[in-house]
Amino acid sequence: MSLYAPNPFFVDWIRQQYLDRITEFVTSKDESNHMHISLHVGNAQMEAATPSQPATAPTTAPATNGYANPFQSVSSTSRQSAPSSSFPQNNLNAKFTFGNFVEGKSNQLARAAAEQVAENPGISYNPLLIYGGVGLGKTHLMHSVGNLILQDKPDSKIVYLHSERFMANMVKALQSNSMDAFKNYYRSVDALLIDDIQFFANKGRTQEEFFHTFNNLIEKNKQVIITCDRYPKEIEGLEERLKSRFGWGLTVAIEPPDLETRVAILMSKANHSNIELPHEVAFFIAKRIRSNVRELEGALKRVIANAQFTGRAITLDFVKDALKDLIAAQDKLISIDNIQKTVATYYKIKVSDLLSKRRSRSITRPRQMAMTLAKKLTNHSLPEIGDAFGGRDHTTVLHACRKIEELKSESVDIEEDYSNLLRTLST
Ligand SMILES: Nc1ncnc2c1ncn2[C@@H]1O[C@H](COP(=O)(O)OP(=O)(O)OP(=O)(O)O)[C@@H](O)[C@H]1O
Repeated sequence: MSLYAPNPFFVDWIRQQYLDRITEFVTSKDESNHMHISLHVGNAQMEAATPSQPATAPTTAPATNGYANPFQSVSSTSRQSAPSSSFPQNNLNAKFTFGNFVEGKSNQLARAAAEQVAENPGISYNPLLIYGGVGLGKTHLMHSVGNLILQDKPDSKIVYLHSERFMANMVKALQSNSMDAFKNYYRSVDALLIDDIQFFANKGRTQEEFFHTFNNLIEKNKQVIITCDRYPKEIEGLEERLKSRFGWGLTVAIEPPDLETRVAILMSKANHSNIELPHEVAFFIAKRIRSNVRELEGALKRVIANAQFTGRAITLDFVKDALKDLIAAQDKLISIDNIQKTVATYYKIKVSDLLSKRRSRSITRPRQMAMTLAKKLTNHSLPEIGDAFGGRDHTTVLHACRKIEELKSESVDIEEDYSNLLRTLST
């Protein structure tokens, strides 16, 4: 049996995603006969009449209510009247919702903005840009928006994709002369959710294409949501015109969660897995695993798996043992040493300057910043931190922490330095 699709994308896509299922389905109708199905570019009637004519839309193409993705990276509703109910596949992860996103100081703004966008897509903030280090919930929030829009308006065409996928699809389209289909597809959506935009850096052609898609969607009041692992203006190799357009809507940061939020996330995840997690255990894990939520989740999964495997109760001692290598790795990662090196590199000074007695502003500020970060990110006491900074007194460390706190609220530069360093050290 021959099936026809309008272009090589469809052929590839159907071969990879559906051919087995189609074969199985057709064979199940006539079990005596294993049907061989071949896929071609073209159209059945045309093929029969004049095989050499250019392909047009096939009569046998899947019914897709107009937005099947020939580029294999779609997200949209699954409400299809197509041969297969999962046509096209839905890239929105239904598990990522606002309901299971734990709110804390570090993500409050991003979450509120995302909720606003989900309630008024294309109207409130367009584009919405969420940035922050890895594993902090950007993708989760993005999917939550998509899922909520779909819940309210199931017919909406939502496309979620990673920016590398956008690029790969564009390259495929270029290779097979299908740029029109590519453009039409991405410009026909109600919301485009595009993850990790930093991957566009130095990809001129992709940026060009995205630029036009972006403009087209924004002009039509279609929602665009973008995530990025850093403040977009910091991305080298990203065109200025894109950077400036990203700022048209709202740009919000997600910071690493504070201790209380980490505990709340653990409790919530454990609760969803029907696991009773003693509070002191959640507190212990949250205190030791600080880098990001993905790591936190990983640690909890490991604890749960170990407990189920060994049949032991989740006590503090059990968890200390189950996570000992992870904790050792974390401790190594955020050592005072590491903080000093990172801060020195950031401010382009030497580590020895941080430890020295020099008191010029260009050294004092970075030193205070490094002390503050050491207090925040390690378990060391004030005297231990003072010691590590050339044998200073604990009151100096305390003063440094207060000073930076004060400066952060007065100076955007200091606030930005602090956030940048925190992000670098926490990821
Ligand atoms: N506030 C939160 N509440 C509940 N779960 C969270 C929260 N933040 C992150 N997570 C979970 O942590 C994991 C990582 O989150 P996510 O993939 O959204 O991170 P990300 O910021 O997009 O990272 P990356 O930059 O690596 O793509 C996911 O399983 C997500 O559900």
